[in-house]
Amino acid sequence: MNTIDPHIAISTKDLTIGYQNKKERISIAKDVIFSLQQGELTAIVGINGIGKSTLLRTIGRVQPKLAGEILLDGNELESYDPLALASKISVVLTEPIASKNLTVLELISLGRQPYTNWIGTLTNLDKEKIVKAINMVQIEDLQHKKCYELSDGQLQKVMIARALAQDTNIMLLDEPTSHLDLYHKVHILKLLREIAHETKKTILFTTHEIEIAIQLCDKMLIMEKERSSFGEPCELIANKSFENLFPSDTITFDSQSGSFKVKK
Ligand SMILES: Nc1ncnc2c1ncn2[C@@H]1O[C@H](COP(=O)(O)OP(=O)(O)OP(=O)(O)O)[C@@H](O)[C@H]1O
Repeated sequence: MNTIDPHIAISTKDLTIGYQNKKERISIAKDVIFSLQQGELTAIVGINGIGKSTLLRTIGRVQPKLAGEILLDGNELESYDPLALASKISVVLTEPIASKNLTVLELISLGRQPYTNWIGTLTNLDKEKIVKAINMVQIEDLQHKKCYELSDGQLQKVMIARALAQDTNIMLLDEPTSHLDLYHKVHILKLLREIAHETKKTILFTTHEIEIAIQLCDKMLIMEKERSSFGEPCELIANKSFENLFPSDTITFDSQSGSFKVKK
């Protein structure tokens, strides 16, 4: 048992991630403490291929870490059995779901699997959590549709509702707003922020929506090849951490407005 701040849900130390078959490995926050606090919304940003999804998948134990330590509530992530982990962490990935023949309601009900008996009987509490998740994401009108009938954006909302129904303390989401229009991107990220703050959940997501993340997130991890930066958006702006994210001959960062400008 390690001593750790009780308000930290996940923290990493000297973490190296990547794929076993690849030579290139990614070290996260070598000299930065990357920690996910209860009640906070944290975004991982960075250019294509830098390793955002790999980090998220490693923290969700979807793939193994290569070196270093990931602590969940003070214990090594690997020390949890799969069922115990499923009641602590929910993961929403970008892969297409295999069970598109299910109705939306059936798919969201699967979120309750860690808590139901072996034949999957739903208790009143399970049903309550499912209805609440559907209401939160505002997809009441979709619940009886088959998943194959949904648009990419609608399916993305359904997958978020399934994670909400799972009702874990930690939620990990890989690009949860990639198929949504601007209004729905903001709506979903505001919802995640509200959930983190009101229910004290720890929410981590990857995104390319850097400007919205700056406005809504409590913390951000900027992944870069040489050195990652982690902290509150205003600290990262003050430290000029966004300035080297993209080649400066094409895109520059305006620290006054917290937005990117295209160089003409
Ligand atoms: N299944 C895989 N096997 C081997 N290498 C992979 C696999 N998936 C991704 N990679 C490699 O791992 C590196 C990090 O990829 P990852 O998907 O984590 O990046 P990302 O920052 O999420 O990118 P994007 O913004 O494009 O989604 C890339 O070099 C990628 O080619």
